[in-house]
Amino acid sequence: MKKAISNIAHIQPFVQEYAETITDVLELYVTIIDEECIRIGGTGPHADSIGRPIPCGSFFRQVLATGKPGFIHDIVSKSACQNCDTSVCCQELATMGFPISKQGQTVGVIGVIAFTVEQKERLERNEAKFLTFLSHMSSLLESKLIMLDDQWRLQNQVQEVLETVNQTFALGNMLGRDKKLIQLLLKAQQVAISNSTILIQGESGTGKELLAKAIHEESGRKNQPFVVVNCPSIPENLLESELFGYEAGAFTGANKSGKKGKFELANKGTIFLDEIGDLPLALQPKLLRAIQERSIERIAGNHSMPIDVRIIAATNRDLDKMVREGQFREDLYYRLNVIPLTIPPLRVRSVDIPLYIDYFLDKFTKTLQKGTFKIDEPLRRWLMNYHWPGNVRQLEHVIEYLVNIAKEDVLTLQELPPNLMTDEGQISVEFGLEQQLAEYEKQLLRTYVPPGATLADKKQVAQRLKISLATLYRKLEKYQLQ
Ligand SMILES: Nc1ncnc2c1ncn2[C@@H]1O[C@H](COP(=O)(O)OP(=O)(O)OP(=O)(O)O)[C@@H](O)[C@H]1O
Repeated sequence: MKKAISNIAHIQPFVQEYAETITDVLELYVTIIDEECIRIGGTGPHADSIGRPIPCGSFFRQVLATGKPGFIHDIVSKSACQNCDTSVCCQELATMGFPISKQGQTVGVIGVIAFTVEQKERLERNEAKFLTFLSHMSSLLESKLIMLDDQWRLQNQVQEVLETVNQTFALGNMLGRDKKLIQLLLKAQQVAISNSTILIQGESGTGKELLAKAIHEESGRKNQPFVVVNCPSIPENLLESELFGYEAGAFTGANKSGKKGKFELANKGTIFLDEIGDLPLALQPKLLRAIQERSIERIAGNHSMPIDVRIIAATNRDLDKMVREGQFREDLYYRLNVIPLTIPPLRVRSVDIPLYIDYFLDKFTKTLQKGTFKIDEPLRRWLMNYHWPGNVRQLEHVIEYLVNIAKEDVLTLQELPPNLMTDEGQISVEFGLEQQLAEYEKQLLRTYVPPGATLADKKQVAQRLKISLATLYRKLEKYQLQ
């Protein structure tokens, strides 16, 4: 978790703005350093060395160490500069430094520098006024830092609350408890109001369409259409007319009065281009044009129509790699990837599994009008440990299956779909019988003996599996489960 202690480097863009403002007002060049003596902001000759340490022995290091403002009227003759690494080649004629403090501690320095005689004289004439001005600028930077601390503290508190109460966050119908997923949902909520194109990436079944729908519902377009285009499900030769429509008589067999494409149907709303990685290369320039020009042209049409559509694309393929391999146009990729959102797979967010189990149990007991069900401990553990290659969709289907076939009000491992118990994802049919059996045994043991199981737990498991405790230990060792 981020510590609620900010430093000047955290507000670098503001620091640079302040540096430029000071230069505009005082007509002197500026350097702003942080507590590590790194130049965070600068104008004139100092603008090029932002991010680098200031010279050893320099006057601003002394201001930082003492926390007191200072003014060198005549750099050439002043002893304050004698230890500075750049004293021999220094072009500066006079300089003034003012500390930046935060709650009593010096955390940086604002320096103004005269390079010409005119600047030097002005600095001398206005010494008191300029010091007052720098003290105001320094106070403004301090307030900015304190505000940032408060903001972080608040964020941390929200995060802590979420963690301690195991709180569920929902964006539309998309639920999550996992920190990374919640952060993603918060980001999605934040960008929902804009019209920028979004690219959602994630494995199959992670909820990409659900997220796109949730973003649409959160946006100002929520009362307008949400049109889904599943790119691979449309034959390649029909995809263009599906997306962009056609004019009357465009081709034989075409509708006599022409047909609107999905983009036109989505006008004023959102178009969701699912599995965009499957969009044929030949059609990609046309989509690119539609995105760039925000207008489309029907097949056999002779004019372009403006469209007002928010585009959300999704894919479970590695588009970046496809671009490198020449299977996807780079320019289209960048046009789509304006706001990237990547949904983590279910196997890396196990805190979400019990949430979804309960959510889908509730959903299917209601729709199937069955009574309430409990899931016994071994089954719950199995569900928690499984690697869910089909992600949330697969978990949803498993719970639907369990509720359908349940006869008792307690669901057990025995009710799991048989193909899952052999865990196709892990046990390949290519394996020989012995290896398949061994994998199956390992899975069962992993389910029955969770990490941290006590001796008493193991005795119980051994009894239940009708093996001796020694055999149980031997097998746990064999599969490195302890
Ligand atoms: N976070 C979630 N909360 C509740 N339900 C979810 C969540 N994520 C996914 N689901 C459910 O899982 C199923 C699959 O979701 P969805 O179709 O959006 O996934 P997808 O990533 O678009 O899949 P594909 O890549 O195969 O098209 C849906 O029934 C959806 O409601």
